[in-house]
Amino acid sequence: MADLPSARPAGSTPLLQLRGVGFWYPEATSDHATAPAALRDVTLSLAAGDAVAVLGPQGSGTSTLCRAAAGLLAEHGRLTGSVTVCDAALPAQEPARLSGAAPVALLGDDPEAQLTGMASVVLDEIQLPGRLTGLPLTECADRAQQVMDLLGIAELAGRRVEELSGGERQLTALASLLTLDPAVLILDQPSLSLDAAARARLLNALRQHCTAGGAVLIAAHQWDEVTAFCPRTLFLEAGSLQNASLTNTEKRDDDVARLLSPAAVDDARTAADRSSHNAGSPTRAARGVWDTTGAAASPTIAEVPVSGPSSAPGWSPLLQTRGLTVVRGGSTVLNGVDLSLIPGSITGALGPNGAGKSTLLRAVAGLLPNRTSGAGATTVSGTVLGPDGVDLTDLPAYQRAGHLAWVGQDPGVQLSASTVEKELRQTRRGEGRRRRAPSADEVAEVLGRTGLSEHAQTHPYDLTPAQRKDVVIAAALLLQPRVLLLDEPTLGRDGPSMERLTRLLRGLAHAGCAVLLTTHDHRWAQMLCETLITLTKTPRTS
Ligand SMILES: Nc1ncnc2c1ncn2[C@@H]1O[C@H](COP(=O)(O)OP(=O)(O)OP(=O)(O)O)[C@@H](O)[C@H]1O
Repeated sequence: MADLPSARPAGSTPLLQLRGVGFWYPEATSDHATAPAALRDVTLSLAAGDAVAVLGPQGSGTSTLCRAAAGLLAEHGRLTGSVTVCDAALPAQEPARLSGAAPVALLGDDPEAQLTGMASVVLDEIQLPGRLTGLPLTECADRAQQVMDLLGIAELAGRRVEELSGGERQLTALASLLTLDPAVLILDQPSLSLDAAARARLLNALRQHCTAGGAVLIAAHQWDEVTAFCPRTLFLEAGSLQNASLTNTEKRDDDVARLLSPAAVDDARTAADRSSHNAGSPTRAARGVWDTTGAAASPTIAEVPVSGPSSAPGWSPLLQTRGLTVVRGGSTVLNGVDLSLIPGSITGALGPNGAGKSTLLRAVAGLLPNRTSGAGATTVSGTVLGPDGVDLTDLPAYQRAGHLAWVGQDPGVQLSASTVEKELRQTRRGEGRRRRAPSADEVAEVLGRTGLSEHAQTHPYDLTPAQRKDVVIAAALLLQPRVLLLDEPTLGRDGPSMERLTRLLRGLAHAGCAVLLTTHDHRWAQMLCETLITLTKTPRTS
C-alpha cells in the first residue's frame, strides 16, 4: 500500500527468522527432556518477497509454528531457540507501537475465532485493527476500502457480521489483517471456506504483498492453488521440518502468471492440477497432506463400495423438499429448491460463498424459524418431507432431529461438554420418555469411526477445528440418522482424515442412509457424490 509507515527493514535483512525453535505445551514442560515437543529445532528464514508453504498432517505442528512465528507462544509453554521479525526478537516486539505498520500478522486456522466480536458491521470489523493501532480515521477508511476491493468484498461493508456466511467471514478476517500492511503475513490454512474466485483474489493479494517487499508464510494440511503459489514448500513432521522440501521456483513464474491472468479462476485450478502431477505430489500424499487437486486418485478411498440400498426397487425418498424458499433480511437466499434424496445416496450442494448452502441445510433441519421483523428477519416457505413421507415442514428442529441429523459449519456451537466422551454420552436417542443415553460401547465405536479414540478425555477446544467437527459427526452417528446433513466437512482435514471421512460416508450410504453435504472441494465431491446440485448466488436487494 502506498505512503504507509513501513515496519520493513531495508536491504536483504530477513523479515522473519526462526533459529532452532523448539516448543513444549504446558502439559509437556514438566518433563522437558523426554516429553514430545510440538516443535523441534525449526530453522527458517524469509526475506522480502518470499512466500513459503509449510505442509503437514493434523497434529504435525503447523499451527504451533504459525503462532511461534507470530510471537504468540512463549507464555503458554516452553520455547527454545529464537524468533526475530524485522530484526526484533519476539515476543518483546510490540506491533502497536509501530505507527500502524505491523511487522507480523497472523490469521489463525479456527474460523470461529477469527473475528473480534467487538464490531457488529463488517466495515467496522475491518477497520478495527487500524483503529486499535492508532491510525487516523481517514487512513483506516482508505485502507479498508483498498483491501475490500482487493478481496472483492466491498458489497459486504454494511452487512452485519453475525449474518455472514463462512467464506464471507474468512474474507473479512483476511481483510482486517491486510489493513495492517504487515511485513510478514502468516496464514494458517487461508483457503478454509473460500470458493475458487475468492482463492484467486487471495492469490492476487499475496502476490501484491510479496511484490511490495513483504513475506508470506502459509501453513496447511491441504494442497491447493494458494499453497501452490509459494515457490518454496516445506514439510513438517512431528514438529520437525523435513529435509525433503519441494522447490517450485522453476515453475513459479509460469504458474503465478497464469493464476493472475484475467481468467484467474479457471487458471488457478489448472495450475494447481499441473503442480499436483509433478514429482512433489507423491511426496505430499506420503506426508499426510490432502491434495484437493488429485483426490480421485486415492486408492484407499476407492476400496469402499459406492452403491447402497438405493439400487433396490421400491425405496421411497428419505428426504424431499418442494419449493423451499428462504428470504433473509429482505433478500432471497434460496428460491424454490426441489430435492429428493433416496436411501444410500450422497448428494453434494456446491456453489460460491454466500450462495446459500448452509442456509439450505439449516432450513431442512428446521433451524431457521420464521421471524418477520428486525435485523435478522427470515421467512421460510415450501415443504420438507422426511423418511416415510412424514411432513416435517411445521416441526421445530428438536422434533426433526428424530428423522435427520445436522452437523453445522461451525462445530463449536454444537458442543457444550468438557470432554469428548462427556459430549457424546449426553447425546440422547429416541423420543419422549424412551430417550436414552448411548452406552460406553456405542461411544467407543463412534470414537473409533471418527478417529477420536485417543481423544476421549480431551476438551473439545483442545482439538483442531477438523477434529471438533468429528466430535459433532460422532454425536450425529449416535443418533443413527436416516438422513445426515453435513455442512463443509472437509475444512482443515489432512489426507488420512479425508480418507476416513470418505469411508465413513460411503459406509453410511451403503447402510441405507441419505447424505446431503456442502463443500468447496469440488474434486472430492465429484468423486464421492452421485448427485451434485449447484446453488447460485442471488444479488442482494438490501
Ligand atoms: N440472518 C441473516 N440475515 C440476512 N442474511 C443472512 C443471514 N444469515 C445469512 N445470510 C446471508 O445468506 C447468504 C447465504 O449464506 P450461507 O451461509 O447459506 O452461504 P454458503 O453458501 O453456505 O456460503 P459459504 O460457502 O461461504 O459457507 C449469505 O449472503 C449470507 O450473508
